Amino acid sequence: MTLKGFSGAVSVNNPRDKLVFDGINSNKERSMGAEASQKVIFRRKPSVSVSVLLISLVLLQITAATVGEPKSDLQGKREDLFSSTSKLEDLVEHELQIVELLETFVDYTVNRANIVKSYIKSQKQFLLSGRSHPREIVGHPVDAYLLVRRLTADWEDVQLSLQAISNYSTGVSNWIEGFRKGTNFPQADDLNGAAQALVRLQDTYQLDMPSLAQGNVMPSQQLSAENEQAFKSTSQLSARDMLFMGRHALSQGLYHRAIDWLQHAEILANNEHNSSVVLSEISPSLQNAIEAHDDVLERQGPRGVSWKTNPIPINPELANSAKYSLNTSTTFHVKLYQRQTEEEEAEHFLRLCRGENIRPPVLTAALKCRLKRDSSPYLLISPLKIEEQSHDPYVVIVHDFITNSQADEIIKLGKPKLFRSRHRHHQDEVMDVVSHKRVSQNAWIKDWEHPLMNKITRRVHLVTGLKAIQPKEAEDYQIANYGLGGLYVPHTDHLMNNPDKSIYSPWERFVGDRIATLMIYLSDVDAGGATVFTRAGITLWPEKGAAAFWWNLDKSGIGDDNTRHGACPVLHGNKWVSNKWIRFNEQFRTASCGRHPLDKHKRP
Ligand SMILES: O=C(O)CCC(=O)C(=O)O
Ligand SMILES: [Fe+2]
Repeated sequence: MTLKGFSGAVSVNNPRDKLVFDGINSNKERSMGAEASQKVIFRRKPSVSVSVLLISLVLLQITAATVGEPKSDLQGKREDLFSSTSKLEDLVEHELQIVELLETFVDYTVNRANIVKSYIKSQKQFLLSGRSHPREIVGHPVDAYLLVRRLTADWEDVQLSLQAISNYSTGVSNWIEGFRKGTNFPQADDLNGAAQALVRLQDTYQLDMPSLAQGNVMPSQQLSAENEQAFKSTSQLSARDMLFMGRHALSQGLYHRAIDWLQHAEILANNEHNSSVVLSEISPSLQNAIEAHDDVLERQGPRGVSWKTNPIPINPELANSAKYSLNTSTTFHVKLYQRQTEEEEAEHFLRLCRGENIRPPVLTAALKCRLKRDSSPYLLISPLKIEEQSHDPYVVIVHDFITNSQADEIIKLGKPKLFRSRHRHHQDEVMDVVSHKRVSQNAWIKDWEHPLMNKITRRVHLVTGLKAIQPKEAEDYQIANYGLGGLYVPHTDHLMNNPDKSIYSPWERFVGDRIATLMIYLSDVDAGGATVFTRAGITLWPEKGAAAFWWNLDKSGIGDDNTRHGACPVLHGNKWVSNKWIRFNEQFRTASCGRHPLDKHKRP
């Protein structure tokens, strides 16, 4: 999608295409249009590159044989890492391995360098004798002897040390290179994805930016003494990081956030002891952001599908104009059970993600928690704990749907198979688009792959009364792990929305649309990561072992768009879910049809 109001066009929906960590300076950013279409660059200060260079030079020590050959665990195409916290976990282990090797290397190198140093020292000592002419030096038999010794026996040691450092260094550097290639190491798109995640989290949860930069991700009103420690990082962002975030915010059309990041980058650069970035690099970006902010606000207003600004311009002259003298703050109108514009939906999504209650009491007053034991003798001993979340659409949480150890077991089964999530392209219904609408990785598990999955399918049937054996009655289990700031923007789970059913595959037509969703939360999430229904105004908080259940189709098989829902960005912790999508056609004997075509299912 492009943003008008710039002299150039801004790609805001797919910024990763444009944002590259390539070490090139960004002089182009002086023009507003260029700012948006240019790459967002995380350039280190030269001193860092020099130290990196020095480290590589110093790396001279282990022989390849000492270090051994790295093992390759990467098959096929590279998948990004930021879209799954499970994949990021591996990085911690990988970095540890490299650092251990570097430590051994540095110790070894320092020992060898000390031999060279003592050679230098003994030569310097020699000069202290005060005899400056070579003739005088060699005139002393001890000094003459030592001169010869240094250049024979001692020299051998020096040479061996230099050789050893060089071999070791080549070995280490080859090993690390092999390791990087053999394992999935992060690349520029991961760095950009991670920066976008921070910008998204700050915007979604309205985090206080300076506090976020200090490593605190908890909104201050939710901070208590005991959770402060858990949500506080021991590390902080540098001024250069903030400049990077500012540029990302700008490329995502979050103009007011960009200004915030860049202003704080300036403050920090002024205060940083050994500043990570010079002010002259931040100021043009800040100037651009301010101009772009005011320009977009003037031409397009403060809110759109792909941009946000403050309600009034930054430039005081513009801000004083009559246009902004009225109270122009953007007010939010709750709009439930109706078609929402993209922008309205995005606003409902954000508010529900933050936990705002936007439903009137009339919708929530009749909701109950109940024990259900009537549908099977099994339930007499252990009834289902049902918490109604909404009557229309009918959404319930089944507490303790599975046990914690079963949830862990499912994660274990899915983990090795995780792949970047794809979704259908809504216009042409083409499957498999990697997208930024869904920052997660997923895996599929069949019922027969593990006895546990069969057992859970029987429980799905017990709880819902629906037949759920794959492939005809339901799909395989989809296991999803969200990434950094991982989210899934609002969508419906039913897929066959187009009245022209001939566009769907014969298999899809055979099994029918997704009549219902049963989604198991396989983990708790420390903060964020709720499932929210944008038209129905519902927020479901993840609870390990619980299942959310809702009907996507009414009794006649028509999709209910009031089930539009999405997954909020994960603010802290990890989020794992497993979806079981149950198909329509095989349910004709179990799911009753209604007298009226729009009758809705209401169970369990
Ligand atoms: O993870 C969530 O909370 C929702 C996931 C979802 O809607 C989906 O996978 O279709
Ligand atoms: Fe969904």
